[in-house]
Amino acid sequence: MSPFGTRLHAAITDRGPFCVGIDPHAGLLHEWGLADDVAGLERFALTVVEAVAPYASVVKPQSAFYERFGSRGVAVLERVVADSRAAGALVLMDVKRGDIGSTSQAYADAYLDPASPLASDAITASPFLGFGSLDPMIDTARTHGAGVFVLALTSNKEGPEFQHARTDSGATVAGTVLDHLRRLNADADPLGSFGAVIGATIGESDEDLAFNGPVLAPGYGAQGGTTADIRRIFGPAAGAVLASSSREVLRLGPDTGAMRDAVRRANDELTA
Ligand SMILES: O=C(O)c1cc(=O)[nH]c(=O)n1[C@@H]1O[C@H](COP(=O)(O)O)[C@@H](O)[C@H]1O
Repeated sequence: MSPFGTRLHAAITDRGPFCVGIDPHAGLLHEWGLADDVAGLERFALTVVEAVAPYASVVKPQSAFYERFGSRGVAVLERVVADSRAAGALVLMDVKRGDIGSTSQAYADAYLDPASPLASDAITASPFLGFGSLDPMIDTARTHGAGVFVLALTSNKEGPEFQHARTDSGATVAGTVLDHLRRLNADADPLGSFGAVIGATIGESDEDLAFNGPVLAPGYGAQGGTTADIRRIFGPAAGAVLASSSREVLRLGPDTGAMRDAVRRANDELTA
């Protein structure tokens, strides 16, 4: 398998940089006229996949919305992964995992090894246990042509308390994450496989956001982030930025045409 960064670069060129979050909130199931149970979850998630996976470069299911139904919910997540990939979308599994190295390897095996039922193209990871604790995920991703997106400057208002704090070197925590990613992506062409999560809502940033890797920019849409914000925050790097939105698209369902059109509109706007 070619490296994730190479595959992502091709997918963005082909389909555009808009990422659809497949987050089956209880409230959305209700709005769609579905029960908040496994049958409702399955109908919701597979309808979204049918609508958007043939058009979006990347889909991002948030695992928690499936885990809340236990093993049968996780079985639905497995289908979301398989059906999305079959429709040509890359799957970024949003699990925000992070643990000591030995457990980190188990997370890598669960999500990044093609032998796993939940094998995805990439995952989200949390660096709170130290960037080095993610090494097993990074190494496993390299082995299998997968990617890892590490939380750096998240879209939520609580993020700066930790992410803007300074380490012993004087750099911020977010800047330290970006430095590690710059090192990991140094030799990649056209794009590295190790990304940062940087919200579309962060406003101004003094950090150097160029690290030769992709950016996942959640907060686009329902949390208030706009295309203008993406351009302002990322400037020339904006080509490798996946603007990600969940509720703003999902609210349009169960009308598959409306969801599909929203993906096309967002891609047109982001690439204009
Ligand atoms: O990693 C993420 O995807 C993520 C990081 C972040 O900083 N902010 C953030 O909202 N997210 C996720 O992005 C999605 C945002 O959903 P909407 O606000 O409905 O577009 C959810 O799945 C969040 O868990």
